[in-house]
Amino acid sequence: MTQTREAFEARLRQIGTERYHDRHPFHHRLHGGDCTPDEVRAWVINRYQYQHCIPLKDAAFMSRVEDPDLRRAWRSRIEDHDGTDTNEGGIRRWLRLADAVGLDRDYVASRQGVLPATRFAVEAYVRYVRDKSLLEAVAASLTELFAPKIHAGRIEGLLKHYDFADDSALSYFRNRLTEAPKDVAFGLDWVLGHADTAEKQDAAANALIFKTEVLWAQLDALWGAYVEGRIPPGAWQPGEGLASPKAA
Ligand SMILES: O=C(O)c1cc(C(=O)O)c2c(n1)C(=O)C(=O)c1cc(C(=O)O)[nH]c1-2
Repeated sequence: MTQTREAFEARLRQIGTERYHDRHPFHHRLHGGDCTPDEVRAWVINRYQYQHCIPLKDAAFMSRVEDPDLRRAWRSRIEDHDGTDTNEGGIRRWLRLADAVGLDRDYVASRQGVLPATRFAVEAYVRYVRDKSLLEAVAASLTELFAPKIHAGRIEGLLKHYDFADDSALSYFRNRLTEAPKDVAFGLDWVLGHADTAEKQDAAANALIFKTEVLWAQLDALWGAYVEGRIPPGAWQPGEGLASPKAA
């Protein structure tokens, strides 16, 4: 049976409560100050793969949208990450974080050493958005409903526990605090308006679940490799990719 708008929204939010990656032990370790410097570096390197692919995902989405009003609403997402003449953009802000933790930003941007599971998970998200319905593609982005809370907690936890953390290093997250809510308000309204049958509601809910799995899988990979020490062949090894002292 088709759910009311309110009940369907509650169902989507419940998925976040149960499955969002704020519950992952790696995040607890990171935000609680328990990560070693190399674990933080591994997170910065691997998460860059996500940053790299988000604009590809949004461009793939826009290439399929025939409604100019929807493209107009969506295109700021690409600018938020890639930047404009007046906005540095999220990708460069992420590289400031790379600098702060002592990594060579060219190494990070090269995406050499990214864990295989991270690569596969992030590529699966780009493909999903390319191949599934527009409704599923927009619904998959709704994990951002839950992101401001984790970004705020991360800013607080990193500032409290790590010497590298300062306003410049964490500027990526501070910017997302204002960028994400506008995107997600639009995306949520769009999904609630377009998921007007039980089948579409199920498809949208499953898209959101899929996306929580994309996020969770990346942190599982990080934990296995760098907390438990099973680094896959070819992945970043501590000591690699460091900035020269002058640049650090
Ligand atoms: O740090 C995080 O936990 C987190 C999560 C997510 C997310 O939920 O997908 C995004 C971001 N950050 C983020 O910074 C971001 O720009 C972003 C874009 C998207 C998306 O699906 O389009 N998710 C996320």
